[in-house]
Amino acid sequence: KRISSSKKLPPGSLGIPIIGQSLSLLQNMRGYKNIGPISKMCLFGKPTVFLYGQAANKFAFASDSSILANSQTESVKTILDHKRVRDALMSFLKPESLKQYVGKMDLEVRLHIDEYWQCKKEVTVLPLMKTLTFNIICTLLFGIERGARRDKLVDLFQEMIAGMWSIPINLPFTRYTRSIHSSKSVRNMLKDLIGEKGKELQEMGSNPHQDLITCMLSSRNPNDVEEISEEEIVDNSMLVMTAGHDTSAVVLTFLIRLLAKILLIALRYWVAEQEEIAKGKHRGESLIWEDITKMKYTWRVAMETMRMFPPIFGGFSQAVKDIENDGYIIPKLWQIFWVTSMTQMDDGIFREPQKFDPARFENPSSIPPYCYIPFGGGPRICPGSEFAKIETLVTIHYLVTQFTWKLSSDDCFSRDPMPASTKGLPIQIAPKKQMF
Ligand code: HEM
Repeated sequence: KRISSSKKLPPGSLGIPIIGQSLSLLQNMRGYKNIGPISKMCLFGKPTVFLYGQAANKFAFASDSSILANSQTESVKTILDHKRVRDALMSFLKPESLKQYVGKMDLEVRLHIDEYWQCKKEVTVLPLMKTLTFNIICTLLFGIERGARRDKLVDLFQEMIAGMWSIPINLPFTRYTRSIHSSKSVRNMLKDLIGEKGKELQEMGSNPHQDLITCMLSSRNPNDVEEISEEEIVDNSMLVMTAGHDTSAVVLTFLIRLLAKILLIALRYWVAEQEEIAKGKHRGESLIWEDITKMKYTWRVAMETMRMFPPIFGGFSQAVKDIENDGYIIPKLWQIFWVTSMTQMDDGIFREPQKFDPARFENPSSIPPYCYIPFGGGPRICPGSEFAKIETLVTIHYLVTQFTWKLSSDDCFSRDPMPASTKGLPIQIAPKKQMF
């Protein structure tokens, strides 16, 4: 459809080679700092409008579904649109439910530390944090306990994720092809699990709230046309696993890197806060919700970390019709791509954005709306933010009170598209004298 000549498309180019531009964009978002808050480009083969800044984010997050529709790139296409699925997920992830999970998370973290950190001189942080966050999700949300099955699932899953953002070239031995094979195996494992949980539910009347899959199964109703299908349960379980494990693992890795690299006074407060909480506990006593609420300073450090190194670089939606925004026309069916880091590193919003300063979050109302967006915004805002907060705080508590560490070698970070460390962040660790 031709756009009337009085309306102009955003500046930018649709002509740069598609694959090259998509790849360099994902690898280095900051290479795009010279373009305006609204501009056009070609991304993953589609005409795209690239947005950042407060007004642009408000448009991306607050527009209703008659203007912008949810969309994902082909390789990350999953759906959370079934109302009952979303309700089941939201009821699992709401803060009141999560309070009950602190003890379970605490146990997973301690078992992880016993297995992978105790008596070691060197560990590689990023893969360990991915294993930990994946295991926490498996236990808490899917009721898959430790053992060979969980280990197999974690391996397959990580292979699947590794190819999710790769260029879809379907040749043997490409990252993409391996990812497709792993994805099929993960789906089959989940189908088996759904079968088992369904049987348990029927035969033993298990508690619907024991895990997310049982919760989705128990809200099925065979007489209802809106019935949740097995495929939907699989899709959504995979979405939660994908959305929930790499993201938190990246935040944890950056926090550990901070303590090894930057000797800020601010970071000493963070360690002191955790040691104070540990002093109030008996040996082996689990953390409880009240302890989490005392970790205010640590959470500010994590927020500042997510400002400077957002785990998710942004998100996509699609114009449902021709839209006018900020003097430009966005044609129907074009992709909208909102970008986190460019807003969060804008010196008009965050003074001295390159400076690591957790004090920015002392008074959350001082941050203008739509400007701090590591969890997105609007109706599709991340439903797992509280879950991520609790698992981050519990993990950091045990690490900083039990170990000291330094970097084994200098490690570079790039985007893949998650912030990734070239060597996975190897560190040398030593046990702290147990004063508590
Ligand atoms: C620090 C950790 C995390 C960060 C930074 C993060 C960030 C995000 C962002 C930015 C989105 C929105 C993407 C978009 O609009 O396209 C999102 C969506 C989502 N997140 Fe998270 N997330 C984190 C942890 C988690 C965890 C732990 C879970 C689950 C336990 C989770 C579950 C989800 C789900 C299911 C969605 C999709 C929501 C939808 O499409 O409606 N996330 N996350």
